[in-house]
Amino acid sequence: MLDALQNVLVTPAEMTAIDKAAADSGIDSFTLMRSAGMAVSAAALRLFPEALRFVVLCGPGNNGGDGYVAASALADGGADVAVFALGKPEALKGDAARAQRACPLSVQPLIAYEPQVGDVVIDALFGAGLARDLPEEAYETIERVSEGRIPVIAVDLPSGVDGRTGEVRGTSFTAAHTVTFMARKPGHLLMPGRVRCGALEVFDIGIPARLVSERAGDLRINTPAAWGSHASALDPATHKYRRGHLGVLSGGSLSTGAARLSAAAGLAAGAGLVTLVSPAEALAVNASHLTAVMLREIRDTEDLATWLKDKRVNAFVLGPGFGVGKKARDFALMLCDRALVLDADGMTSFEKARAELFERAANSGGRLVMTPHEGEFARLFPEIAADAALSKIEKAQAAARLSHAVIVYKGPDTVVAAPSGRAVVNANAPPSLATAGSGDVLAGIVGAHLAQGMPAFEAAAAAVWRHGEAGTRAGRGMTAETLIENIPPLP
Ligand SMILES: NC(=O)C1=CN([C@@H]2O[C@H](COP(=O)(O)OP(=O)(O)OC[C@H]3O[C@@H](n4cnc5c(N)ncnc54)[C@H](OP(=O)(O)O)[C@@H]3O)[C@@H](O)[C@H]2O)[C@H](O)CC1
Ligand SMILES: [K+]
Repeated sequence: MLDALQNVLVTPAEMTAIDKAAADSGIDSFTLMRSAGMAVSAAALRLFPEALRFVVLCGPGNNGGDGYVAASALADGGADVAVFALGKPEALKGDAARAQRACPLSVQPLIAYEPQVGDVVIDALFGAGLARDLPEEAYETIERVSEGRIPVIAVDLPSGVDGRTGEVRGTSFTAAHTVTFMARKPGHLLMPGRVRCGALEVFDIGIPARLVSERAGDLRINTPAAWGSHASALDPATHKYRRGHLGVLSGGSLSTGAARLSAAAGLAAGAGLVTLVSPAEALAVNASHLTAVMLREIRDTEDLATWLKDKRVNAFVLGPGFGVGKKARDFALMLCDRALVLDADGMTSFEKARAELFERAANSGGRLVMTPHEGEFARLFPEIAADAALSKIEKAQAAARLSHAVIVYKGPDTVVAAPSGRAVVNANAPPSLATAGSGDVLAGIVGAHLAQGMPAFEAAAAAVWRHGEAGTRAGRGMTAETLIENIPPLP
């Protein structure tokens, strides 16, 4: 894959514009289709040398065209190949029609395909052009292929996966391997599309990287390239006050653990100082569990105002175990002027008072990061959550615009979005990261980055990445505590 495009995510609509720009610049589109099909045949031979037969399923568009090229190349190489098509080959147009005409193999109707032991399916039914739920014949074929446990190589996307949203349109193949072209699409990273793709190969079919990056929007895969230039503020040699002072707000005596996890994570992630802010009744329990994290009693908004006179306390985490209600709202609105991670109960407290929070975020001049999982997102942004036409990325972007906050929309495919529309999709989180206390740890890492002066978007994206790396390092038996121990240094 091209290094320059490694982190770029291209929507199917942008890819169409890129194809057009390539054609306008004089690049022959049939040459691109030939490269695409050849890459698929090469992957098939490399990955399944023991296949008894390659079965190429071709659709009515250019994805099918790639399939005819692959079938021709496999047959040229001496493999046993069978081609089945959805729709009449005579109805194909343009490059796909040309690829079919050049293919020496006979074409049978899709419904005639009976899976056999030793088959490997090349799925070229639909790619970027999937526009609605799959037709009935495709359903039946996918069912037969799954029942027969036939391995599938998908061309561009497993048919049925929507390249823009990662949603499954009715049903889809589950591929062992997917070969896509030039750059990844959102559907390769967003769930459930991601797990339907199997291993993902990005093949350079020869469109100049410049044409791709010029037409790609503000969407990236979450790697250090997205925020690394802001990570120098986190040099561990810096004086502790210059690495910021993070305040984490604890709940009452029966729910203190979550805030302590955030505080410990904040310290481990590089905040210079961390203070756990506790109500009187939880002081004893908090004190008995803290060493490097400091403790301060704050009962009410008056106490908080007094503490806030110290301008060195520059970032806060409010939410984990805090309790839902007026106190959370009052505290959060006071902290919006600095840098605030609003998590868990902190967000839920604003379910009926969203406008006030969003207005404060718009006008405070501070940095606000909110970290909802799916349920919390639906509570804070019910209209956006209910809009079935939007992808998870588009939902996070809409929520960020509405709330004037950076949104970390959590899940196996966490999306971080800024009010400007800039967004990253995370891809390094192991499934084991969905463990109790994991979200509290993430909030603490975001808080540490904010305390160290990172802009909100970069602070959040870098935290999600470090959290994912920590999960991988901590391994399958992880707990929130081992997760904290495994937070890696910034790259
Ligand atoms: N630069 C590149 O990346 C290249 C990609 N190539 C390949 O081209 C496809 C995209 O091709 P496209 O023709 O745009 O789209 P598809 O082949 O995926 O499908 C479009 C046709 O399918 C019909 N359609 C869509 N959804 C359904 C459905 N649910 N049921 C039935 N038919 C459907 C659609 O018909 P409409 O009625 O909606 O117009 C089209 O006929 C990309 O994925 C790559 O594989 C190039 O080969 C090389 C360059
Ligand atoms: K496909």
